[in-house]
Amino acid sequence: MERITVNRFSFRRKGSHKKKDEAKENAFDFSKMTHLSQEEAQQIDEELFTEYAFSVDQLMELAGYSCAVAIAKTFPLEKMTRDSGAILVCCGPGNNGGDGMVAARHLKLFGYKPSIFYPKRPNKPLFQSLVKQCEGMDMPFLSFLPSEASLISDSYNLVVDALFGFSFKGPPRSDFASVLETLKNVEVPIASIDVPSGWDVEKGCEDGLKPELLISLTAPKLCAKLFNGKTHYLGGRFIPKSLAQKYELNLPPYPGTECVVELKSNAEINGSD
Ligand SMILES: NC(=O)C1=CN([C@@H]2O[C@H](COP(=O)(O)OP(=O)(O)OC[C@H]3O[C@@H](n4cnc5c(N)ncnc54)[C@H](OP(=O)(O)O)[C@@H]3O)[C@@H](O)[C@H]2O)[C@H](O)CC1
Ligand SMILES: [K+]
Repeated sequence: MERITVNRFSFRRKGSHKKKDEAKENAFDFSKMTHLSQEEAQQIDEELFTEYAFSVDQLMELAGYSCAVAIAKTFPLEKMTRDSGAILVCCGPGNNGGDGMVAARHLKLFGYKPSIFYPKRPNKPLFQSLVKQCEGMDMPFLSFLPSEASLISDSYNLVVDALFGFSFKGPPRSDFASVLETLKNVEVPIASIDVPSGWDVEKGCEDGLKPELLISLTAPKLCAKLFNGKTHYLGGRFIPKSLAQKYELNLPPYPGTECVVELKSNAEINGSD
């Protein structure tokens, strides 16, 4: 490794870190990547709060931020054609919905124009604050989701699906069944946070949503093996090494200081591309 010495300090020459990260990524065997069961995902989540004393809003901020970054990398603002970057963020009643509002806030700061659909709001300070932050940043909240998918496709460039994550147990109950049916018919791309909503966390859902982008948080869940969209990112760079070792998480390294790492598509992993 090339080193430069300035006074008594020694530095790696610029670029050598990048090359090392790229080499590590290239060496990663995606066919052996970890996919978590629903129970494992919930256990890791629980341990982060109990054993490592993280708070929900800390992790949600990192998770939501990484989703915003993955979305901006996949769907650049300058390529959006409808209403200078209008996007619709659909948020569910749990923490997946919270990630959605955090992502909306960061996307707004990146220059996008998010509108939020948040039909079932828990009566908890964390979620009330997230709503207030989004309202304070001039993001409109829809009072209902148009049942005609074409109205959504005409108005927005992208739908962010933050309805359900790793705690979803199907089938979807009545209040969200119609929302999911509408989203299945939209013609603009869908970006799903952690799990495509309505999918069984382990077994997926053959006739469910078909997102173009999936952002898996912490580690892909088992259903991600059935994801056939174009782009798959891993985000939520907050897992301590000891926890990763305990759960034997085998995941590609994040490049440098990035908060997301792109994963190979299943077609590439299975050699059918
Ligand atoms: N460690 C991490 O990776 C972190 C991930 N985060 C994000 O959190 C979600 C998981 O959040 P959680 O609150 O546990 O659960 P969900 O958001 O997936 O959903 C729970 C709510 O969904 C309701 N639900 C469940 N099944 C159904 C159904 N069939 N029909 C309708 N509604 C359903 C459930 O209602 P209950 O009445 O059953 O309680 C809940 O209201 C994870 O995926 C990440 O996105 C964290 O932000 C940070 C750490
Ligand atoms: K989701």
